[in-house]
Amino acid sequence: MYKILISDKLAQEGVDILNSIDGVEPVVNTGLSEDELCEIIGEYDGLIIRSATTVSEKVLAAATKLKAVARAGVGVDNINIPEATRKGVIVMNTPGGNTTSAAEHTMALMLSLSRNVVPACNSLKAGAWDRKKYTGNQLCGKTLGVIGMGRIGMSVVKMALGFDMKIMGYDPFAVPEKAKEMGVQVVTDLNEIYKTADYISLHIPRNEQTTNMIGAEQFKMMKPTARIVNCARGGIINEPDLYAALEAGEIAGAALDVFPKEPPTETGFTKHDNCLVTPHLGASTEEAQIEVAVEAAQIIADAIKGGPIRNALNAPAVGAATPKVVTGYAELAQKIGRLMAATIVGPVKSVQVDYRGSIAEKDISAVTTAFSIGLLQANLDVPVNIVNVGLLAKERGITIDELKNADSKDIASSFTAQVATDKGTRSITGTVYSEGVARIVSIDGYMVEFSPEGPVMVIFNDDKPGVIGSVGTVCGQHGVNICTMGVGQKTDGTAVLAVSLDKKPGEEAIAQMKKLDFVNELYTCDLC
Ligand SMILES: NC(=O)c1ccc[n+]([C@@H]2O[C@H](COP(=O)([O-])OP(=O)(O)OC[C@H]3O[C@@H](n4cnc5c(N)ncnc54)[C@H](O)[C@@H]3O)[C@@H](O)[C@H]2O)c1
Ligand SMILES: O=C(O)[C@H](O)COP(=O)(O)O
Repeated sequence: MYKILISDKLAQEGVDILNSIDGVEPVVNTGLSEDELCEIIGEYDGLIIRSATTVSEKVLAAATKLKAVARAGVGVDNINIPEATRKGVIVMNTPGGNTTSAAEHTMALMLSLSRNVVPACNSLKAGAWDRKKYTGNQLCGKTLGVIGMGRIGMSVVKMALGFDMKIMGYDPFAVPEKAKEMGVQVVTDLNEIYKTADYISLHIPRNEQTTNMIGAEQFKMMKPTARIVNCARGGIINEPDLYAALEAGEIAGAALDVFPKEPPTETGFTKHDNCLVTPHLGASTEEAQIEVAVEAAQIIADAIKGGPIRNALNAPAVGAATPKVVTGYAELAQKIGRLMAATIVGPVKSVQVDYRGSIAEKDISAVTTAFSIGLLQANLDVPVNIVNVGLLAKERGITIDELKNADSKDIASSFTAQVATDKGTRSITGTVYSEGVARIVSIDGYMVEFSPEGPVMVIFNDDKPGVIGSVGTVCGQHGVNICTMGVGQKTDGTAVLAVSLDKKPGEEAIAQMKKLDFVNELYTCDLC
């Protein structure tokens, strides 16, 4: 009997499906603390969650039988996917089931904010009849900036067009043609949206690149009449900076459905008069909940019973028949793809992969595929795997040029990926030694050798004495241990410091390092 724990509120229709499947026993047990979950998770083969359960490294360590986690919804920022991957636990989600509900809630927030629905309602219920105070604004004719043009973003675009809004859109990984055909002004510089939009709506995942993406600097660019809606994830907006911007009148209002910690503990910004809040209700409709529950039940039952694996966010690119050397390069290439995604800025314009030495004599299609999965997965909540990566890349206008040259002077074999965006070109080279050990050996021409394992940090810096010591000190202060380190210099006085770490530095540590005067760019990424 396979036991499946349902640790968040799931529509009964999903539970019924699991009850109807032979050999599967669902157990509903919600509201568990991390320790309580750790105590019981060892009994379970499968876990179904929504956003309230955090599948942390500690939970995964205790989950000795766990084969699969199904997220009944989209966002998977509450699941430690690198750790799940390390442990061979499949992570799946149910994209699409709550798209319409989240888009409708976004429109509800935008309208309520513009027409003062909540304060006007409260005032009337308190006995007042104040029509002047609650005069609002029309959406019609206003400019809406949509950041993230995936499923929900595009659904919001369609609805907002119905309100005769003008739409600007930004999404480095989206298909611009589709949006352009709908009349969206697609921009490649986010600042254009910050400076122009009357409404800004976020529809992107929270990850290392998007956390604190909108803060004091961005609010200062916005119009004093601008309103911002976050129905995506807390923490994408820097909430203390939002409070300061509302206080200073730098923007007119904000509507938040999501918070860095839920329920929110820092409640200053939630109580602000110009801030409208809802308790993460984007997907909370009967329709969406039935759809995601049914899909989550079906996919997890199939996965743990050895059936087809659908919507997996961590499926491998290689099969059992792939030669060992190609498998080694595919694993390295996927990590290089992830590191690339974490260190590039702006929309991808061109991608090239270059195979040198003995690897160039093999069939390297699985390696290029693995690189594309790494590059795309970091920015998409749809599962990216061997099945759909080609299509997803094509839809986004990304083509990969493959170069092969069996003659390699410096190294037996190597894999180099080069990605150009409108902000510049980044190249990362790695190699797999004959014993199967993988190393990244060069970033942007800086010769650095470090292990592409676990959390890594790449710092582009001015080449000065004390860099290693200062970074090491900050890491040490925050209990982060440096495992391997590579330093590369150029004659122009710049250098790169690349380190692999025992754990990812927290936001405070990263902010402290970014303030060091020699740091020009700093990126972190978990390569698991
Ligand atoms: N409030 C809610 O209840 C609720 C409900 C559903 C989803 N969500 C959130 O909404 C997000 C979007 O969901 P979706 O179904 O549209 O996902 P999606 O994967 O279809 O779309 C996300 C889009 O964001 C883009 N993107 C990624 N990084 C970006 C960046 N730095 N700048 C601009 N664009 C970027 C991607 O290219 C993609 O097109 C989810 O990640 C989830 O966190 C919230
Ligand atoms: O990412 C999602 O699907 C939404 O944020 C919904 O979260 P919920 O399932 O906790 O309502």
